[in-house]
Amino acid sequence: MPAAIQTHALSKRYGATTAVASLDLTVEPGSVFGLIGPNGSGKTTTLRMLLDIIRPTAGTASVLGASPRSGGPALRRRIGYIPGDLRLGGRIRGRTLLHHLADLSSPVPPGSIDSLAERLGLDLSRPVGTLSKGNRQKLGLVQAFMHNPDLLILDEPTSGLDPLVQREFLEMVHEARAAGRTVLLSSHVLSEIQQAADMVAVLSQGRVVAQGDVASLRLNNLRHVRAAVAGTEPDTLQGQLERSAHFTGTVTAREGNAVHLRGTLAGGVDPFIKVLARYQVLDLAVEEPDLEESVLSLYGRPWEAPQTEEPEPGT
Ligand SMILES: Nc1ncnc2c1ncn2[C@@H]1O[C@H](COP(=O)(O)OP(=O)(O)OP(=O)(O)O)[C@@H](O)[C@H]1O
Repeated sequence: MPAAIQTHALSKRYGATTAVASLDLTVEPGSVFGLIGPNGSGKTTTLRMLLDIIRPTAGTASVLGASPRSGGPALRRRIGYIPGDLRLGGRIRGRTLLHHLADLSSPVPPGSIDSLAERLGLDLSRPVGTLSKGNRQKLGLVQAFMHNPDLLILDEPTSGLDPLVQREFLEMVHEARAAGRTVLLSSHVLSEIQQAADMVAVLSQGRVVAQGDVASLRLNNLRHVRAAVAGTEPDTLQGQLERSAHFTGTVTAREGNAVHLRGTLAGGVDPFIKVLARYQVLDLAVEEPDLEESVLSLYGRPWEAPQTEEPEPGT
């Protein structure tokens, strides 16, 4: 089966700024593909080129077997899109707006709009201009999913959503995948990509710095930890954690008999928990690092500022 999305050397320059540099992506049909990277790494630019909202400076893209440029409305109807900078306003009610949009998309199954709105907890009777940012985002998600498109292109889809709604969104993505649809999702939130995606490309400065399946990228191994235990000495605990749990950080004695630790685990949490379990655990917090730190720990280089080059004629 041909790829749902295929790009070859896809590039976009804005004057001296290279937003996307020679991107080769293959998104298999029926998969969830995550595009992750820090602000300014080229995620939005890539998605916009796939939708022909902007045109590449160089390279080619194929979306559902067609060129975004020549695919026209027939291609567009097979895609559900939520932009990263969703702007909705005015006095029109949510339900009316969605029905107008449904006239432009592929047929929307009866009840689809209401059932999506109910799942996300969105009140369709409110004027769009009075909705909060999170509720406008929900409206954007309903319009992206309502016609069961073959391809969903979702730019930072959970921005502004509370955790319960984020979970519902992930469920919607899983269901779309189970129904054979393809999802391309951008995010700077690592955990979201890890939960949703089969394959991931990590972008930095418009270039792919890592690509593969989520498990093999091992982006989830780093953890920040804080804990307090009783029944040991700082030096003893520090030694045990460093030897057994890939711990880097500090262990100090504080008030009473509590020993406090704060640091980073480079492996899984299991050896760490097993060391702590030898003592009375008074407090424990395990946190995921941000994307930047995870990728830095893996690839040993920091995210850098967007690259600037001499402008080329015609860019
Ligand atoms: N219209 C534009 N004119 C000039 N530069 C632009 C334009 N759009 C994007 N850029 C630049 O291209 C680079 C990539 O931006 P892009 O919005 O694609 O990144 P992103 O990964 O989506 O970031 P974010 O998460 O902040 O949305 C950035 O350096 C940005 O400043």
